[in-house]
Amino acid sequence: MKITLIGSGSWGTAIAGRAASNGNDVIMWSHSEECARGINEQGVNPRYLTQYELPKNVSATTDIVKALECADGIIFAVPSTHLREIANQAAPYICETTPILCLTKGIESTTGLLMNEVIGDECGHPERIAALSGPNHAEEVCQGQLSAAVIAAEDNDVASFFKGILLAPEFRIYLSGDVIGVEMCGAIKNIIAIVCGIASGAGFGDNTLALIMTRGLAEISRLVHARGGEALTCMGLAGMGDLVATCTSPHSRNRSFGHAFSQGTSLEQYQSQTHMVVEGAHAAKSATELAHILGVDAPLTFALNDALWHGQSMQEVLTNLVDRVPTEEFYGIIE
Ligand SMILES: NC(=O)c1ccc[n+]([C@@H]2O[C@H](COP(=O)([O-])OP(=O)(O)OC[C@H]3O[C@@H](n4cnc5c(N)ncnc54)[C@H](O)[C@@H]3O)[C@@H](O)[C@H]2O)c1
Ligand SMILES: O=P(O)(O)OC[C@H](O)CO
Repeated sequence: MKITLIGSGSWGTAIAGRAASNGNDVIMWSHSEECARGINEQGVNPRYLTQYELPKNVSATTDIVKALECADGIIFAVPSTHLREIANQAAPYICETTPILCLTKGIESTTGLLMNEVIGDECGHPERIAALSGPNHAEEVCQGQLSAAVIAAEDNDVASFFKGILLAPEFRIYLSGDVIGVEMCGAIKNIIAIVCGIASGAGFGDNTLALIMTRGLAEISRLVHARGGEALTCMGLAGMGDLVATCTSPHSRNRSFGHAFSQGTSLEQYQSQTHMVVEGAHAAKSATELAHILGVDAPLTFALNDALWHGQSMQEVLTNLVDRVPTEEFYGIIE
């Protein structure tokens, strides 16, 4: 198969390698000449996962038309803030029956659309779009460390197609029909991971981190349920699995950013130092908008949104959170 991978960050690079290791010819589209040249000439992405040698059947280009020529399957792995613009550029060159897989985790601000929905909006035929999510740090997947992911699609044949492209003994892939649940979990867990990073940076202990993760999972479940997903998805790889991996791992950019933020580093400083996306920061804003529209209580999301985007001090945010009176543990999830 010829697989086009749109994006050349850490996750795009690791997944390009995974697909190519299964014998597929992978062409990566990069917005950066430097990345495309490094991949073609050295077989290494010079900016992301720089120690990882890509299989020989991976090439790269900055020409999106060339990248999409004769694609049997297309994978989007660009940051959420660039996804619409890039899907719009790609759309005229994508055949209407070509299956598409979305790796981006986020919610679009102002529209409240999930990432597969943004691609569907631009490229049409949403039934051929799947989403992959789960506890997957690119740094571990590219080393072949045992990992698992879930691929969700309306059409089981589309999910199975991408399972065939990516499956390996060390990369287990489960299927789901709950695209909304899988996408919502992937977006919101990044918010909770930033809050965990802030708490650990501020000196809170393991009990507090467990409290944030558990109440975070309840918050994710309420949002998933209200957006039309299945609360059970929150117990799976995209929910509980990814929440644990992102809230606890030193690989997580969201958690690391939260830690740095608690020490006075701004989002702009962190992103320009690392050249990496902190999806939870953008999701805090878009999920707050969405929660208000859906009428869902999302205190951790609101608190992070206040701290990141409305200049509220960490002390005020914390006081607002602990001033809340604890109520029923599972309100808003099960009717
Ligand atoms: N890194 C992981 O382990 C991982 C795992 C699962 C999902 N994801 C998700 O995958 C998505 C991509 O993340 P990543 O980790 O690959 O990115 P990254 O943080 O490693 O790299 C940033 C990406 O942004 C791209 N970029 C920067 N400016 C751009 C522009 N103007 N136009 C187009 N692209 C631009 C860069 O080329 C690069 O692809 C995110 O939604 C992330 O949440 C990442
Ligand atoms: O490094 P993060 O925090 O963007 O997390 C990466 C993945 O989403 C983990 O599954």
